[in-house]
Amino acid sequence: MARVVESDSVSGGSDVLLSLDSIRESLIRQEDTIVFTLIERANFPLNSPAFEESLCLDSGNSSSLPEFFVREIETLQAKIGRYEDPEENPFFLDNIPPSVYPTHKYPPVLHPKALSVNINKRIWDTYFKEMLPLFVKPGDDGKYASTAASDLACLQAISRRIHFGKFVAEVKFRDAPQDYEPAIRAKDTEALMKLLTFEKVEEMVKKRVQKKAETFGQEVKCSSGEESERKYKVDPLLVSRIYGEWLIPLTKIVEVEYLLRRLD
Ligand SMILES: C=C(O[C@@H]1C=C(C(=O)O)C=C[C@H]1O)C(=O)O
Repeated sequence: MARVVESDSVSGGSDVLLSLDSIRESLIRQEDTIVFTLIERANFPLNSPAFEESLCLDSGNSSSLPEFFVREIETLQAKIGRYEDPEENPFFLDNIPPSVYPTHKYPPVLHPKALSVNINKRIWDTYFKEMLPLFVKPGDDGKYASTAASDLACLQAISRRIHFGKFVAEVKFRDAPQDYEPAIRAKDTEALMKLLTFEKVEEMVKKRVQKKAETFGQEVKCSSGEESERKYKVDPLLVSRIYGEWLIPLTKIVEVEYLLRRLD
């Protein structure tokens, strides 16, 4: 019988069993979400006026459409407790109201300083300036509202993955405090980067996301005899490149940032 993986969360259950294997399983499950959100975003062209032009949208404040949209959605999501979850990190920290809904009590898995590790500003700039122009077609179809909803899905999935580095770092630290503590005390980021890096795992991640993009993004044909050149909704090599150039390096930056605060 097929095994159904129910959740990609590692911090929600009452009995949190944190291991590098469970964290990696979660990152593998998150790949599905990321690949699907990129495929969905590729339905629309770049639509750059939406994020390049700022308008007076919000009681005198000027912002781009995605900024306005993400701010508003984050406010709403915060009110039902999204950011009580240590796996979620807002893009607009100044904007986060407390939850009005009785929220789940997340067991404290991470060091309290984890809250101060947030690289979403960098993720935002990288997404709009570097990643997006790579995997969507140039052009403007005017569907800015749907495009902004698609950008939000990509940004949240990518941000969650990258900030998962906090959990990865916590497990690696607990597994070998004797190796990490001297480097943390010496604030030796290079040594920390070396300790936490597993090149073989990274190579596997890049190969696997390429395969997922081939599988999820292929044109599906029903009748036989239609074997022609395979077409993909997003170039699978680009998905692998997005992981190799941005998602993995930024995850490792989060890991280092978290570790530097781990003994505070
Ligand atoms: C996430 C991990 O840490 C590092 C980052 C990786 C990634 O972002 O996929 C993979 C391997 C490590 O170099 C891990 O060890 O699983």
